[in-house]
Order: sequence, then C-alpha cells, then structure tokens
Amino acid sequence: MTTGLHLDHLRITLDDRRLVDLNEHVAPGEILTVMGPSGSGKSTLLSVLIGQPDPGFTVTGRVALDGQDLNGLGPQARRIGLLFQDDLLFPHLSVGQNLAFALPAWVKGRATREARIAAALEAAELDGFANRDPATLSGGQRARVALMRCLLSAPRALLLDEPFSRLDADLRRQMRDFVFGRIRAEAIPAILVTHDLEDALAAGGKVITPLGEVRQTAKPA
Ligand SMILES: Nc1ncnc2c1ncn2[C@@H]1O[C@H](COP(=O)(O)OP(=O)(O)OP(=O)(O)O)[C@@H](O)[C@H]1O
Repeated sequence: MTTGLHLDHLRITLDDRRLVDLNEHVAPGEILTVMGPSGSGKSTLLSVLIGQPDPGFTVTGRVALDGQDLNGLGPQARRIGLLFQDDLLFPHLSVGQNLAFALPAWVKGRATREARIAAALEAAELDGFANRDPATLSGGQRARVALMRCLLSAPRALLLDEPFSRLDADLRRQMRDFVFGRIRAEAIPAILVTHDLEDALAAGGKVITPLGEVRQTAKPA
C-alpha cells in the first residue's frame, strides 16, 4: 500500500476555465503548500478534497489516501481534518468538552478518553485548561486548542486553509512551528493553502500553484 495523499491527474474546471490541475503525492508528515492569487482555485481544491464541492465544478482524476480511492466517499468517511482561520470552538462547552467532542466514538472507555484529552492539552502546553471557558483564552491558546481538537479526531490527512492569517507576527511564528511540528510528529500528510510566503517557506515542502506550477521545491529533510 502507498501511504500518504495522492492527487492523480486531479483537474477541476468551472465552465471552460481550468482552475486546478495537479499530479502530486504528499507523504506522511510532509506539507505541500498551494499558493495563488485570490480566485485562483485554492478553496475549490480543498472543497473537492473534503468531498463537498459545489455542483458547478467539473472534477476529473483521482484522489487516494493511504491507497484508498476517495472518489465517491462522503466527507465523514474520508477522515480528512480541516483547520482554518476561524477556530469555531463551541462557546458553551469548556476546553475539555470541546476536545472530547472531537474524539471518535471508537475510542472507548472514560479513562482512555480522558487520558487522550489530557495528553492533547499537555502537547499544546495547556495543562490544567480543561475546565476553562474558551472565551477566557488568548488567541494563541484558542488556536492551539483548535489544532488539538482537529488532531484528536484522528484525521488521515490535514488541510490547512490560511490557518494563521488572524494572528499577529510573533504568534504566527509560534503557531506555525507548533502546527508544522505536530504534523511531522504525527506523520500526517498535509496541504497548506496560504497567501503568505513565510508560511510557505516555513512549511518546508514543495510550493505550487493550483495549476501545478512549482514555485519552490521541497527542502531536503
Ligand atoms: N460556488 C461557486 N459557484 C461558482 N463559482 C464559484 C463558486 N465558488 C467559487 N467560485 C469561483 O471559482 C474561482 C475559484 O474560487 P476559490 O474560492 O477557489 O479561489 P481562492 O483561490 O480560494 O481565492 P481566495 O484566496 O480569495 O480565497 C473564482 O473565480 C470564484 O469566483
């Protein structure tokens, strides 16, 4: 079985306009960055990967994850995580409850579930935050909770849609290191969509446009 995410001659067109044309393999722990101007098709690509494209788009080619063909699979069955700039933590739930909500039902047993949540909080340097109201967290703390919530759902691949764009410069650097570090540590294939060249270079992987033009080759590991 070939691990990672395969975009096999994936083409997306809108009327007669070719928006996406990609033939790429993203290995576990690798981050492929897609950069391009507004309207170039970045969000459209992500909508196709999560299995929720607008019906106006024509999609051809194949997407496979860990050897499994995703064409025809619904969004839930794909098990692809999506992280974007609005963290959308549930305001009426505590930090711990927000994390618990993401844990798949197949993680059984109260002690096991609590241990997973405690480990996630520790990894995000948020020990002792389980009972906090999300409204009382700083922007960086909320962003870390949002990432851990996404990872707790055990995604097989992660899509990052401008995840740092609301953070100021210092926090942006910190979050970038944290998010990219977790992706490598958990060996998840990831696609980052960004307008920011610094984000793209920090990701360390290949940088391409939605039409597959290479802007930067991957840094040697
Ligand atoms: N539901 C839709 N129906 C018709 N056209 C759409 C739809 N969604 C997006 N488009 C068009 O498809 C093209 C690609 O849009 P998309 O949102 O993928 O761009 P983007 O690169 O993500 O832009 P941005 O950086 O501004 O988010 C644009 O021309 C847009 O107007």
